[in-house]
Amino acid sequence: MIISTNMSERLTSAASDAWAWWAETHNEKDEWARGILTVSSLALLVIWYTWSTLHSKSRKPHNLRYPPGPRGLPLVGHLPFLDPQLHTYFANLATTYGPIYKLNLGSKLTVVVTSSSLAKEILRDHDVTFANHDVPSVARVAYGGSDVLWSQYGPEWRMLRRVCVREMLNNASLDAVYALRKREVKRMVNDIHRRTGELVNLREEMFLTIQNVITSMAWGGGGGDEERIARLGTEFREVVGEIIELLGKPNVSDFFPSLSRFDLQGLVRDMKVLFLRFDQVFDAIIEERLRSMEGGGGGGAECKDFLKTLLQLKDEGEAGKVVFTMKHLKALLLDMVMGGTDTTANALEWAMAELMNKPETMTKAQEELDVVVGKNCKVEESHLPKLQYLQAVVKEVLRLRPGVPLMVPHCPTISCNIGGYLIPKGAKVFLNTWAIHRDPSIWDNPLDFNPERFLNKTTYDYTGNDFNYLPFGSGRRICAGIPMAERMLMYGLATLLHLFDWELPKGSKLDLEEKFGIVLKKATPLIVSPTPRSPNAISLYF
Ligand code: HEM
Repeated sequence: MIISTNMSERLTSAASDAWAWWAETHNEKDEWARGILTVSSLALLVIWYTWSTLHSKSRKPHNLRYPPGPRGLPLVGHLPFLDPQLHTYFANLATTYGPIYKLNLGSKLTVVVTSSSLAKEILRDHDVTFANHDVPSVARVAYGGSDVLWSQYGPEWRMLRRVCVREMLNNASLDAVYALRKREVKRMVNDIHRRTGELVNLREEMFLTIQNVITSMAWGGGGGDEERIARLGTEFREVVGEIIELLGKPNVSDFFPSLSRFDLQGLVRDMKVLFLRFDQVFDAIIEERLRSMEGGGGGGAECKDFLKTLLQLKDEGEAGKVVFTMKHLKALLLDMVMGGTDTTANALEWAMAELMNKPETMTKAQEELDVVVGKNCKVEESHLPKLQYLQAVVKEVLRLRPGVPLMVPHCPTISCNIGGYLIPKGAKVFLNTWAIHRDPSIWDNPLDFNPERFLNKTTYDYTGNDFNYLPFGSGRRICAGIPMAERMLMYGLATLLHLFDWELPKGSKLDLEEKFGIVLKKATPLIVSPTPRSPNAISLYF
């Protein structure tokens, strides 16, 4: 305090000394100088005023106002008031502030959108402006953010997205790795069957199965020392689990970007350590494959997997275009595992929980399977398009429990007008799909789990063209893994329902509470007891 008082006194006295001569001029030369100074000062003032007005107009198109929102505290803004259940907290704030509102979270301006018409303005009318995701500090550590999820919209992202969709996540490429999905589903059936009459933690079972399905498709096609690859796979899964946990931690650097270089919580440092481990495991998996390819085994693969496809693409690129490097290869495979596992496994757990909560719905789905697949037969992916009721079940699960309830936050590259309000460049924009999917002006009895609402309707699909239903997002950054997610969800659910009946542990009550995270989870894991429905059908998996 003393220091600042002294300082201000010194500054005031220095300023008055400097300007004293202006008032005290007596000769002609000084008058002339004073005239020039006055005119230049006025000119500068006019220039400054014009510039700042124009500048603020370019930042604030049409002199728009920011959206309404709670005031918050100095410096930290609304941070201390946030509730961990962010999706419901944001939905409640919308009842006070309307379908678009702003919050200052630290120094970061955050905008929350809770209506389908505004989601459409953002994702369709201003799609290029909002084509970037808001990248958390820790995400930049992994391959410098050179992956599909976090890279900036531009040539690198376009190249990566093209490789993803053309080489891995389209129907033909997924057909080519069907044998690998079958192998993992068979493992799951055997594991569950072994535990008949016991309690099964379905969350763990689903997570492991989906992770195995994805890593199998990624590099499990065979070739090289299989035992070593399996060991590396286990280590890989452990590190990925830790990386996902770290990504979900709130980070001061993201709320106060100017402090990010200090990494106050040490999260970036932790991520660097984890990531180094991850990269070493990945290098070992790739080396093993390259060695077997050099040995003339063509990768020895009984089935072409994504690693083999991507190794063949590496270093390719047309003149003047971004070249697909080893860094991109690793980043893409990491995206598959990170983007696909938690989302799909949780959707499966929710599906089973909702069906157990409405046994008549589960019976309908099982009856359909008995007709389409046959009670004593094996579910194949070729049955999936004929399972109309099950498709409606999956759509309803993704409506009521959208996997990514606030989507991946988007970030406008220029300031723009959304719903008559200013969204400034660099703001973090959440789209609350969870709330849109429960909006009573769109959905009848929105809180009811009712697959019938999707039956015989062609309007709602996963393309993101209907802004009332956005489980996978919409526009340029729409989920790149929709065909894969759809297959894994349908195939997994069909198999679980066709082969087993499910019961809760005696005396327990089903808990459908939610727990917010980047991925929406059930607050408690689903613990259930399986009983085989048809021994003949199960024997086909041994
Ligand atoms: C039920 C399962 C899934 C759900 C609910 C889901 C949902 C989403 C959502 C909401 C986004 C963000 C869209 C946006 O920002 O506008 C997204 C992005 C993404 N998803 Fe998925 N996803 C699922 C499964 C998968 C799978 C299986 C994969 C790949 C194997 C995958 C890969 C990706 C990638 C790479 C992106 C980033 C796309 C980009 O930025 O261009 N997802 N997903």
